[in-house]
Order: sequence, then structure tokens, then C-alpha cells
Amino acid sequence: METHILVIDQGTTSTRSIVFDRNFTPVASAQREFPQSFPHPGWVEHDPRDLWETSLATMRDALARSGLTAADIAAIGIANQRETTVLWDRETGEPIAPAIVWQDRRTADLCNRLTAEGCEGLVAERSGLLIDPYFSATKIGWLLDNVPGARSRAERGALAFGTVDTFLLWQLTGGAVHATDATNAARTMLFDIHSGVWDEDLLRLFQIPATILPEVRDTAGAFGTAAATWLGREVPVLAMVGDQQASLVGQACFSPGLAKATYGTGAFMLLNTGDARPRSRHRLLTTIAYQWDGKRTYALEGSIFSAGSTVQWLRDSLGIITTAAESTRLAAEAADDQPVYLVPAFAGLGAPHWRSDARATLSGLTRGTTRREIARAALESVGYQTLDLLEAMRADMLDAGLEGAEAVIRVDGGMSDSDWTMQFIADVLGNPVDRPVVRETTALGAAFLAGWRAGLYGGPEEFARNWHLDRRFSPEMADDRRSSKIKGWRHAVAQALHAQD
Ligand SMILES: Nc1ncnc2c1ncn2[C@@H]1O[C@H](COP(=O)(O)OP(=O)(O)O)[C@@H](O)[C@H]1O
Ligand SMILES: O=P(O)(O)OC[C@H](O)CO
Repeated sequence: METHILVIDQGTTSTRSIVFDRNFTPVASAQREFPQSFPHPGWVEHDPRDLWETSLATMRDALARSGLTAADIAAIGIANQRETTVLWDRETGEPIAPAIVWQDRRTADLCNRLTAEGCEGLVAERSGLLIDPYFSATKIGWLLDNVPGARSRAERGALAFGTVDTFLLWQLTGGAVHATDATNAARTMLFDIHSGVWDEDLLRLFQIPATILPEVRDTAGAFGTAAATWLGREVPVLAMVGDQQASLVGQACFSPGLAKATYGTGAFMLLNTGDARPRSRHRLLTTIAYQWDGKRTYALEGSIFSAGSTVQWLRDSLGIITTAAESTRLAAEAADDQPVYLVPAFAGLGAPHWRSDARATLSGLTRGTTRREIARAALESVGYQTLDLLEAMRADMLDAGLEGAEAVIRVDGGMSDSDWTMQFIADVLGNPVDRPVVRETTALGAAFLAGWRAGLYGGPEEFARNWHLDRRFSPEMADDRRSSKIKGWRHAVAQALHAQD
């Protein structure tokens, strides 16, 4: 009986596969890490074969652990790290080079040049994005120009491009399907998010031949069939979705005004804007939240580069904690009267600043400062950065004459385990923060989309009714204390930015 869903969650540092039953309860999972490669400063690469092999291995392991067989699986859903770029040979399926990961900054000079030449308007208008090495377009161009023979092979139709979803689908279907979904296409900087097609002007600007591009399909829909070789029987692939959009779905943020924030290594906040595509005046991204039945729903997105990674820095570089959870205990014991600020610009600052040259600062130290105050400053930095994103989102919504973001934000990701941090976020936002019972929202979102399309489950309304609150964190901080803390943060950010000027 085809009663279960198998999800691949292919992330930046590890791949997981989870088997869900028809009520979206996870019944078995498997996880594998794979090597990260940093061949030069600012470069980040993955071996695309690792992404596929860990996907296959974890799918098989999760299925074996569930005690089920492929005959019990109604559909496969894929959620994936976004923007990461793969080029492969259509004949052999072999990648022509390592995947260039979303974090890779090697095309920064080209992006700066295009911005200086005034191309930002066209890019923002069509793709909803800012010109930045984060997105796929300049990564593809780099591969075409730097892998010997790549451009001419691409021009004669011998190469295929894909984000990770597309590469995994190609492998799963034995090269039969070269497709992506609208959420992933929206991250390439080559896609017209308004009409839902590859954009000829952007392709010309970034010098990308159309021959390499995948077909763009609905987020929930038919993507072909995984070959019987992999799981012992053919299984349809019925959903593909970028991981941050997957968690927006998993958090049941289907109505305009609903927002989610995922706190993992970095943090990503997405606000559902419905049919509206507000052009951000505060350096946020306009992106596709999901597409089904040919209809696109949009979102505003802000990304914070350092969230959980700031806690990892306390652990691995400073050595002042031994586990991530210890940061919470220390922060709770910190002296209240010490205004210590950590601006975690370890990899520059993301939205709304987009300053890759900014560097981290730790300020307000006195002779009495201990690791407690530093741990608290690290956790608080996540709250302040969330505030900066939320304020930018509200201002954009107001400018566009749209309803502002609803007061409640749904949170998930590893760091949402920290009650102290979630309470601080609620305090500094002056808004409630809701944490759901199920925090595997990325895989859950992909499972819902595939299960819905497989006919195992009703639509979004039914799924939304099954979203359950674990805990609401309500703001408790006094207004004057809140204002003075925010003022201190703004001052610290200004210092971090000016230090580079
Ligand atoms: N109790 C906690 N307090 C603070 N940070 C935490 C806690 N638990 C996990 N983290 C942080 O959350 C991150 C892991 O979250 P996860 O969602 O698994 O990340 P990713 O998917 O990006 O790998 C780590 O960076 C870790 O430092
Ligand atoms: O793989 P994650 O969870 O770090 O997510 C990465 C994002 O999709 C990058 O845009």
C-alpha cells in the first residue's frame, strides 16, 4: 500500500532522508555529512557526486529503518540547499567541475562591476534579487569561462545546468528529466519571477546559453519517476522545493502576512506576500514562495549569515562553551548592567546591509566582563538581526501599500531549541514568537507537497489546521529597556560598518 512519503532534505552540511506516514509523522530517518571544500579564501565547493550518493544512501537507510519497502512509498519530495550550482555532461551525467556553493564569493568582483555599470535595476525588476555572488547566475558564468571547453560544449547543447534539486532529479530519473521548480529557478538571477519564465535579457547580461537550462515546473507536481534501480521499484517524484520555502510551507504560512524564521547555521526569514511582489527598498529579496496549479505565491526574504554559527564560534574558536546548549545557561546568568554587543559579521553582514566587507566586532567590554556576557551578546545578536529584518519587511509592506507582517513569527531550526534566545527575540521584536511542536519543518513542507499531490492528504487548509503550537514566547521586556538595548545595537552595527570605510 502506497501510504508513506520519502523526503530528501539535501542541506549545506549534511543530507537527510525522512520517511513520513500519511499523517506527517516522521517514522524513520537517516543522515550523512559530506566534505566541504575551501580551495581558496572565499571559495566553497561540494562534490556533486557526494550530494547524490548521500541522498541515495540516506533514502535507502531511512527506508530500511522504517521497515517499509518502495511499494509503501507513494511519492518522493526533495527539499534542497538553494543557489548551489552544478554543470554536468548530458551524455554521461558526470559533473564537469565541483558544485559552487551558495556561500562562495569568487564572483564578487564581477558582481561589483555589474552593479557599478548600473545593472541592478534590471536584475531587481525581473528576478527580485540583488546582484550578489550568492545567486547562481555568476557561478554558472564562472564555470563556463574557467572549465576548459565548457562554453563551447554548452553552446552545442552538450551540458546541463541545475541547482541541487535538478541534479538529484536527473540522477534519480536516470537522465530522463531535466527540470527544476519555480522556487529554485527564482534563486538563479536568470528567472522572471513575474511571468515565470527564463528571462532573455538576464541570460544575455550574464552570458548564459539557454541550451543548458532546465524546464521549470510547479513546486508540487509531476517531476518524473525515480528509476527502479535505486529503491527496488519505481517511485514518482511529486515535489521539489528550495529548503527555506519548504519550511515556509512546513510552518503552514499560506496566508499573506504570515512569516517564518529558521535559525540554523544562518537564519532565513520569509514573509508570505500572496500575489503581491513588493520591490524592496530596504535590500530584501522578492522571491517565489511556491507555485502550484500554475499559480505563483510570493515572499519577501531576509537572510542573516551568522546565527547558530556564532554559537559554534563561541564553542570552537573561543572555547568558552562545550555545547551549544551551554550558551543559553551562561546567557541567563549574565550581569544585567553590562551592555556588551557582538556584531557577528564573520562572513560580512547579510540583509538589510549586504556588506560582504564588514567584519565582526565585540564591544562594551569592561574588566568585569566574563564569558557569560559574551555568550549573552552572541545569542542577543540573533534577536537584533531578526529585528532589523522585520523592520525592513514592515517598511517594504507599508511602502507597497500592503498589510504589514502579522505580529506573530513562527520559528524553527536547531537554535529554536533555546528558550532563552526565543524569549529574547520576542522581547526585542516586541512581538510574540511561536514555536511549533514539529520543528523538522523543511522536510515536513516537502512531505506535505508530495503527499498532497499523491492524493494522500487534503490541501493547504487541512495541513494548516494540523499545525500545532509547542510554545508561544510573549514579549516581557520593559519598553525603556528595549529601546536602550536596540539603540546600543544600532550603534555597534554602525561601528562595524564604518570600521571598513
Ligand atoms: N540550545 C541551543 N542554543 C543555541 N544554539 C543552538 C542550540 N542548539 C543548536 N544550536 C545551534 O543551531 C545550529 C544547528 O541548527 P540546524 O538547524 O541543525 O542547522 P543547519 O541546518 O544550518 O545545519 C548550530 O549552529 C548550533 O550552534
Ligand atoms: O542548507 P541550509 O539549511 O543551510 O540552507 C541554505 C539556503 O537554502 C541557502 O540559500
